[in-house]
Amino acid sequence: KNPNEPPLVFHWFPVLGSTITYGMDPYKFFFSNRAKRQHGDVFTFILLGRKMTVCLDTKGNNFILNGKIKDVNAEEIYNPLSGPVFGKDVVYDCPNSKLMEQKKFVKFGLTQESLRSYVTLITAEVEDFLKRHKDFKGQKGAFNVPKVMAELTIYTASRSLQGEEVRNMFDSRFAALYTDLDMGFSPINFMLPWAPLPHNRKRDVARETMIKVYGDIVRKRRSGAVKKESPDMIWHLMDCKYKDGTQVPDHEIAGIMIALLMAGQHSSSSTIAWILLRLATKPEIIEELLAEQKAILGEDLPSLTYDDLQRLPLHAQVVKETLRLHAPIHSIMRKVKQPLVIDGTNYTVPTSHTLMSSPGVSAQMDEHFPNPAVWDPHRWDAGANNFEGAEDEEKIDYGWGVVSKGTNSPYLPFGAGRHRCIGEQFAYLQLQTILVAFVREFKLKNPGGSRDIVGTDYSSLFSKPLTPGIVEWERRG
Ligand code: HEM
Ligand SMILES: N#Cc1ccc(COc2ccc(/C=C/c3ccc(C(F)(F)[C@](O)(Cn4cnnn4)c4ccc(F)cc4F)nc3)cc2)cc1
Repeated sequence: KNPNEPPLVFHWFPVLGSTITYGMDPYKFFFSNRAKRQHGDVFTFILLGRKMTVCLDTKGNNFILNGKIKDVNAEEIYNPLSGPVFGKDVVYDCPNSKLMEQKKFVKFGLTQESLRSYVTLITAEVEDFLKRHKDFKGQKGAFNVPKVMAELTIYTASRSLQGEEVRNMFDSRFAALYTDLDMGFSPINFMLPWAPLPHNRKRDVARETMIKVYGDIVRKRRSGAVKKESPDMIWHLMDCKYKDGTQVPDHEIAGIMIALLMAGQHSSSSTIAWILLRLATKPEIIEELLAEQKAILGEDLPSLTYDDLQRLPLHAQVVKETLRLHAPIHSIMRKVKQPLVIDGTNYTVPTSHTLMSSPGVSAQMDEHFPNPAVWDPHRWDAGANNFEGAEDEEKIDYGWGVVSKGTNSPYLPFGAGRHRCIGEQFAYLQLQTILVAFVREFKLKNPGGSRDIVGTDYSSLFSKPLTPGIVEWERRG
């Protein structure tokens, strides 16, 4: 063992290594290993034959997420998984400089005007969904939160970001295509992407079909046959040009839209499900949210606007606290491009290792958050002695807008650095709009008034609540 390499987590079998213990519960694995004296915040473990070097807590987050492009690389790790799902020449199937331009297009497509329209469109979708859905007939009942939220999220995201044509297709063929494509988005494909398994055939057929569908939408709109009803991302991408002056080709518009669909769907449906499941354990907070709406928007609860969302602090804190305990992405990975000395240690990580960051660990450390396991949106109350993110944080622009480097932040559910999320604003808008509508319509509680929360399913790429997660609802008078 090279003395300069981080300590290796003990394991019985080569290749399999720590895969099962990590895969079953990554956080439990990280916390138990960092507690070992000989480990600390930097250690290596075997994941399906790969050496994963983990760097935890704020220094670890900063070291990996703000790593220099010459030292760490995302696309080499992610593309075998995301390429066959998103399609050619987009996101990780292109040089990082091109991804930075694609992120700029999307970020700049989320204008105030489009975000305003999204609040109205999403509210309409939620109200229509609650009128039509079989689980919400009558005065009271129960529903399986993860399953129902997955349906609701896809309708609200497609109607706003994707646009009317895509939304209408989800009532028919698109749902099956999405399911087939989604099967390609699984950890098996991370480790063995080339496997000619039947689910990969269905993924490829679904991807090619969806790329054609998006191509038809773009061509029809270009021909002038379709009027611009609402400012969706497809219209915006049709007008974008790369730095070298070239337009975004149709297949790249399709690939970016598929990437946004997958990103948004998995992250938002998991998060809104956790929000409702957590609220059902503390129904008193639902009543506080209703009181906040009445106090700030008016007793008669007028239709929600984008400006209203900025004035509902407790709603934002419910989302923020849920993401602290339930970040959809529990592990972020980077390829090591040249031997790297880890900040604050005398360890050198060789290029045969993959770096792994888990910002969720620092978000659950009692050094940063008192009683970390308690879901308490009030811990973020203005002035409460908690981490608010130092205002004077270093800022940086990778070509798609100024972001804080998040250098010392223990709370990074959206990542940091050049690969940081650009969907945060849309995600908050979608989550808060759905939350506002549910709070107005229903009282929620766990069966039998239990204060327990379901476990987490870490088996797919995004951590999400185990299903079923049943919650009882009662329509407000
Ligand atoms: C609660 C919601 C969300 C969470 C917690 C989340 C989290 C993240 C994280 C942790 C990263 C960094 C990944 C890495 O460093 O490897 C990321 C990147 C990204 N996310 Fe999100 N995301 C969310 C919603 C969205 C939505 C709605 C979209 C699109 C509309 C989106 C699009 C992206 C994109 C384009 C990147 C950049 C990837 C890169 O530069 O490599 N995300 N997100
Ligand atoms: N036995 C066993 C056994 C072993 C191991 C395991 C589990 O092991 C692991 C290890 C690592 C990971 C990493 C998660 C990961 C990373 C990248 C992405 C992404 F790229 F896809 C994304 O960031 C997603 N995203 C961004 N914002 N919202 N979504 C994205 C970016 C841009 C884009 F445009 C669209 C996107 F959607 N997605 C997910 C997950 C599970 C289970 C079982």
